[in-house]
Amino acid sequence: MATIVGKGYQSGFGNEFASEAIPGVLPVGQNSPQRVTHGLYAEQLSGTAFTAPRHLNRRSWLYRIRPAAVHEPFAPLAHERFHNRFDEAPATPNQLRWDPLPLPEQPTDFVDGLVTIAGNGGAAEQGGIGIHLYAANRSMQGRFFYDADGELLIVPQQGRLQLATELGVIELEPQEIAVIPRGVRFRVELPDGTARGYVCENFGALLRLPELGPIGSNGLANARDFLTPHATWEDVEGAFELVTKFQGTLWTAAIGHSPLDVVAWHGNYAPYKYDLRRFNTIGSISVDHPDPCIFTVLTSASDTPGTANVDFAIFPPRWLVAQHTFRPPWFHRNVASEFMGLITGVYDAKAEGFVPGGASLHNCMSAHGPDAATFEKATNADLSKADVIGGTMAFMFETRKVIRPTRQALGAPQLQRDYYRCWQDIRKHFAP
Ligand SMILES: O=C(O)Cc1cc(O)ccc1O
Ligand SMILES: [Fe+2]
Repeated sequence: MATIVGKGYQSGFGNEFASEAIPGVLPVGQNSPQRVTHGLYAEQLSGTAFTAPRHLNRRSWLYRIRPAAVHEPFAPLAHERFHNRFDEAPATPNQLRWDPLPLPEQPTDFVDGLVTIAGNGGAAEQGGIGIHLYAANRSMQGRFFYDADGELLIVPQQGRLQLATELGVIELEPQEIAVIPRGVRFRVELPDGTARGYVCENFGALLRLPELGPIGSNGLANARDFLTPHATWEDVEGAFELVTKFQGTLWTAAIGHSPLDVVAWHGNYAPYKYDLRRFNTIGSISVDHPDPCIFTVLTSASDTPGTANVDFAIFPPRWLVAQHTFRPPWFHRNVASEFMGLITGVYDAKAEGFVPGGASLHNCMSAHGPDAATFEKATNADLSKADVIGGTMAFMFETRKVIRPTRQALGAPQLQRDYYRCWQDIRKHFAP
């Protein structure tokens, strides 16, 4: 019996990867031989339509101890806090902000610890996102999970995660992100005993790197910095549980073995991780600052060109050198809706109140921007010196559809009911 351990990574975004934990398992010149070596089963896992254009087409071939079909029937699994019910409370135009979730007191694994805070669309319409927070204090034991509704973009804020997936092991720490493709089975272990973070469940087109346009052939998140694990397997039998999220709710099935039993695989549909500290941040060296799409790490396209289902953008450490310029984020109202989180440090538009592990939501056309203290400071700053924004990492899930907070998010004690006050001290300076 082998137990799963990380075997390192292959680099590149969306490559045709190939990985064998036992040399010679991958068939040559075909995918489905009459008999696979070592008595393994061949199985295809597709993440796009068979007929998707070649440059968007994603699928992998898995060579495994048992086919994924070997499990008992699913039955509904109650989980009141993790769902896709985005219509149970009115979508509000108010500016919203939350304090971090406390770590749990009862034993809580990653799946137990997911709390849905907001979202739009859903799996049935194949568009939109679910936004979830997690706070957990134990590894998943005898339990495996896959999400049939979307891929999972995991943004740890506190505590490392070990993501033991069918296709290999990803070790993840805060300031790194991982994407688990729709359907891939995995177990989350907590090397630090506790963990907290954010999850974007993407019901739309698969996340990919944004176009670079006039930026050129390098910059932002570079393809070579994305890491996909090597194959590694475990051959373990027992009374285990396979949990899936299917059309918005959870289901559970008995399974008599670990589904993390893939000995070799090849293809371009696989989990990956990326270290946000490797982002090549681009900004203004003259006046003003560009729209925040300049900070896009990954994007999920919609059917409207240039209008993403979701953009994942970050606000990493950077120099601010623009002259004649109000350097922090400006006041604005956007057609898109913005959910933000903070991994570490301070966000440059908010002097206080937006803390690591917290979250904010500014919906379509809801006015926001720097708070009063930030405005005063930046309008009086000495622009002959460059400012360095260090030791911080904020992020945004920006969507074309309004982000609808859940009832539990609006009723949570963490909701800052006085958030609007951060703009009430903004003074009138008008002097005609
Ligand atoms: O709201 C925010 O803080 C994010 C943001 C930053 C920025 O510099 C410009 C627009 C924008 O939405
Ligand atoms: Fe904004």
